[in-house]
Amino acid sequence: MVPQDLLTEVRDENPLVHCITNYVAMNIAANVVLAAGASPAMVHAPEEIADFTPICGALTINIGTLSAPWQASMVAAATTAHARSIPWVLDPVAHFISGYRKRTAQDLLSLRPTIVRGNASEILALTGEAGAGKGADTGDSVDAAQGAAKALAAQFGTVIAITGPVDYVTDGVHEARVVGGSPMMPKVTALGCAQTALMGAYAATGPAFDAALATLAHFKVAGSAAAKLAKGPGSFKMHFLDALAATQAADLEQVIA
Ligand SMILES: Nc1ncnc2c1ncn2[C@@H]1O[C@H](COP(=O)(O)OP(=O)(O)O)[C@@H](O)[C@H]1O
Ligand SMILES: Cc1ncsc1CCOP(=O)(O)O
Ligand SMILES: [Mg+2]
Repeated sequence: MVPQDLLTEVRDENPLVHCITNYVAMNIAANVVLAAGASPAMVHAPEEIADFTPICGALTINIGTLSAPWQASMVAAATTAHARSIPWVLDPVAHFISGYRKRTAQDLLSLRPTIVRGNASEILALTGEAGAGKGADTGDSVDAAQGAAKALAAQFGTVIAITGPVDYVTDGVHEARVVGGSPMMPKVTALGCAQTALMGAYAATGPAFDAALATLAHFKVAGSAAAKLAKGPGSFKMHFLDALAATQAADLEQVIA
C-alpha cells in the first residue's frame, strides 16, 4: 500500500495501539498517536496483558526506562502478539548501556517484532557491533548502520527503520530513504519513542514495510512544517503536534527518496 493510503486508513480506522513505553515518553507518545489519528493506550501491568494485548490493533514496546515488572509485561505482550499475528514494533532504546538491557532487547528480538525502529547507534549495536551511542542519543550516522539493518532484517524476518537526518528502512530486500524533518527533532525528548508508538498505528493498518515508510514520511513532513513556525524546541513540540494532525495524505510521497 502506498503511504498516503495508509495515512487515510489510520484516520478512518482509528486503530487501538497498546503502548508499553517509558516514563519520559508516555505523554508525548500518546499525544503524537492521537494527533495522527489513532488511539493510544499506555498499559504496563503484567496482570493486564492477557486481557488487553489481544484486543489491540498493534503493540509497541519501548525499553527506555526498563525494570523487572515491565520486562515481564514486555515478554508476555510480545509473545501474545506473535502468537496471534498482531503486528508489534520494538524500540530498543539505549540497549547497549547495560547487560540487562542488552539481554532484554535480544530476548524481544527473538520474539520476531514486525518492525524495529531505532536511531543509528541502537540498530548498529543490535548486531553486537560497538557503536558510539551516548545513552538514548545516537553517536553514529544512519549510513554506518545500514549494513546492520539489512542483516538484522534478513536474520529476524523483520523490517528495520533507522531514523536520523535522512531515515532508512529495509526489509532485507527492499529499501527506501526519507528526507526532511528538522535538526530540532532530536532536541525534543522522546520524539523517537513517540514515532515508534505511531508506527504501531500504521502497522495495524498495512504491511510492515509500507507502514514503517509511511510513519517515517509522516514525521518528516510534520517536522519540516513545524520547523517553519518554531522558535526553539519548546514551541517546536507544540507545532509538531499540530502539523501531524494537519498533514495531508498526498504530502507523504514527496519526502520519500
Ligand atoms: N538532524 C535531523 N534532521 C532532520 N530530522 C531528524 C534529525 N535527527 C532526527 N530526526 C528525526 O527525528 C525523529 C526521531 O529520530 P531520532 O532522533 O533518530 O530518534 P531517537 O529519538 O530514538 O534517537 C525522526 O523522525 C527523524 O527523522
Ligand atoms: C532520555 C531518556 N532516558 C530514558 S528513555 C529516554 C527517552 C528517549 O527518547 P528518544 O529515544 O525518543 O530520544
Ligand atoms: Mg530512541
